Amino acid sequence: MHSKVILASIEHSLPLDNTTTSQRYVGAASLRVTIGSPSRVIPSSFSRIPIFERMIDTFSVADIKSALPKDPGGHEAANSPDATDPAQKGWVKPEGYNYDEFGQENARNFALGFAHNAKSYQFNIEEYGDVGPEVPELEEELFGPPELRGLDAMGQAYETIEKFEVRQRGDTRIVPIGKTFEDAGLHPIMLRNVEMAGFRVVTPIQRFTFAAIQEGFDVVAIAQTGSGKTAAYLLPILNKLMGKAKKLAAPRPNPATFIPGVTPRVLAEPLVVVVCPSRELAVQIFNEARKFCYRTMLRPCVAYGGGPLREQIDQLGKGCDILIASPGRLCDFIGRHDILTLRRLRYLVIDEADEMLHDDWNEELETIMRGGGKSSAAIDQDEGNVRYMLFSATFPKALRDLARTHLAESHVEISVGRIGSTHSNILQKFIEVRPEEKEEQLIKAIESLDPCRTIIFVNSKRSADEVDAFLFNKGYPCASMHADRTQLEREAAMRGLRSGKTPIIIATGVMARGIDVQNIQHVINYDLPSLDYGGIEEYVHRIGRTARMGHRGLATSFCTERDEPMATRLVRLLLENKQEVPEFLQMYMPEGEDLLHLKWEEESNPDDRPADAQDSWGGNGGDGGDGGGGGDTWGGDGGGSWGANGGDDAWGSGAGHATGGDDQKGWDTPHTWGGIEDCMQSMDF
Ligand SMILES: Nc1ncnc2c1ncn2[C@@H]1O[C@H](COP(=O)(O)OP(=O)(O)OP(=O)(O)O)[C@@H](O)[C@H]1O
Repeated sequence: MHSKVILASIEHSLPLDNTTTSQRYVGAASLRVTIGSPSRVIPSSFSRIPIFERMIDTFSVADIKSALPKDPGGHEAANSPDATDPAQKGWVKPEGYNYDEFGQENARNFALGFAHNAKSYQFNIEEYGDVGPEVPELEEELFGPPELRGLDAMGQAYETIEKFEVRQRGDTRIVPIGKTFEDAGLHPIMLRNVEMAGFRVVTPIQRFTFAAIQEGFDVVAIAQTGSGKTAAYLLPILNKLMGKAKKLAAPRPNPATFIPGVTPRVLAEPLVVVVCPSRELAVQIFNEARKFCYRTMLRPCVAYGGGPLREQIDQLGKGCDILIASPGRLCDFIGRHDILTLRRLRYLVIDEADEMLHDDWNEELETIMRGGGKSSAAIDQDEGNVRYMLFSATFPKALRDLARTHLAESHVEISVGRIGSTHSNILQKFIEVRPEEKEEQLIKAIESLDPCRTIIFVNSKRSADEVDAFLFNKGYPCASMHADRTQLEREAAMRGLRSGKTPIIIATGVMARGIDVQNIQHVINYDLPSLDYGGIEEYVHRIGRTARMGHRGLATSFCTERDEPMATRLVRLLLENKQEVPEFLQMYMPEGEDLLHLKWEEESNPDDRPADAQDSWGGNGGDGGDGGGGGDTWGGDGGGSWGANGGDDAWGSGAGHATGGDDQKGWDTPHTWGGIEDCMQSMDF
């Protein structure tokens, strides 16, 4: 029985225990509603937000349609503007989850559904050297059908990513590789894998990290969301290991003669460990690694919480060269000396490094950096053998300083554009709402675009369930994702998003970072992150789920009075990307001369800016960068409420960058936007 409930109607009957909402759904049989006829109370004189209406009129919706299955629920009246039923507007029919199936007690029945069991390449190691033969079936699973490979890999607005200036800090100046993968000196098999993945051009961050990793440096790399950071570490690292796997890797059973349950397991001794803050991200990086390891001897594995321990141990026991892991499960395995050792480790990558360096992860990170050994200084092996890599799109300075304590003195720091910046391919739209108006505005926001993959962010698990139930009962194909969901539910939700079966996901911060799903056209901040919890960095990561790798997308955020502390920073991001500042945020705009001479901090957080504004950054290509220039800062956060004149923003007034100018040193303005109209015209929906 597939079902969800109208949450409003059960609010008073929710049990006061700590069972998850999904469990409550199972028990609340009497409150279930029929999926086929969701009750819907949208006024017929439904008014759209004019800006979106124009967007729909102006842009082709072919891409959006392609996000969804061919037959959107079999409704012929798809996309009818007057329809009030989402299915008539082209959304696929909603399907409820059978929560009984997803219950952990039945999890083993669905074991094959767990991502850690996904097939990796393996071959008879007695018959072949470092490279094995083609396996067409697996090739298709990993890279898709040949005729579709590379289609849509880069969006029409890729030039935006290209135009940011790359800056580096460190004693050694890295000379980037060229723009093609042939310039990267890749092993022929790796090059072939990259081609099959559809990659044609090396992105700016990749150009620098390829060179830095090839030369053997520890690296801190910071670049905008969706700019290819995963491949920026995976490819050069794997390439370095190609040809050396036989020498460096631990012995493992021959896959050709392996008999499950009979062949003894080996101790996993990975050469590479990638740590990242969420299970979904671990799975995603694992899938990327499976592609690049195709036909190589390098065997990737993934370990993350929520999945059956035994199965992950079995996978590790077949041998593991590249381990991608969430921190909790990794520490668990590090503690079990018969399962995992880091003594062969050569590369430790911390993805979303600023998140990982937060206090919440202190203990785990310490254990990981120690590698389970007794010394707190280094991994359980000869010092100097391990190269450390830290990657993120945001990286507050305090955390970068902390990060440096883990790296070799000779490390290089590479940043593309301003640290913590976003890019103009995301159209950012803010709507002032009262809390009680959010549901109505949500429908408007969703319907402002034709059906497309959409992520709706909320700030609590309970809100995620409520919004999920609200939309589902309005007939939208949605699912929710948060920490209380079982792992199978989480993986099913991700699959539903990728396949287009449930193109709307309501999520807490678990999906804010790193998640890469093609064609997410719309991110909605139903709740904005608060300044104290996630802040502007979380906002940048959330909206970065759309407009990836040169595609364009829309980010709609609801602002209530409670979000006022974020206002100054949000306005700053809008201005930086030459986007319209809505009326209700105008009071946070700089005025007069300040507006003419805007200046942005180097750091994602203005409070991080050094008092003297001097540093050792060097611009790419020898122009020396601008180092942040004069001493003006973006100010504190007003302190007033919406509608009052904050008036105390300390906007920069020094010799900074002119709005709309395109010749700033250290800053790059790829387009001269003429305001929101131009921005809309350029969206390639
Ligand atoms: N050179 C390339 N050409 C085409 N596509 C690429 C290239 N490099 C990476 N990609 C693809 O671009 C997408 C975004 O890459 P990735 O997820 O690594 O971004 P990211 O910078 O890590 O983003 P985030 O900051 O959100 O984690 C992925 O689908 C990836 O496979």
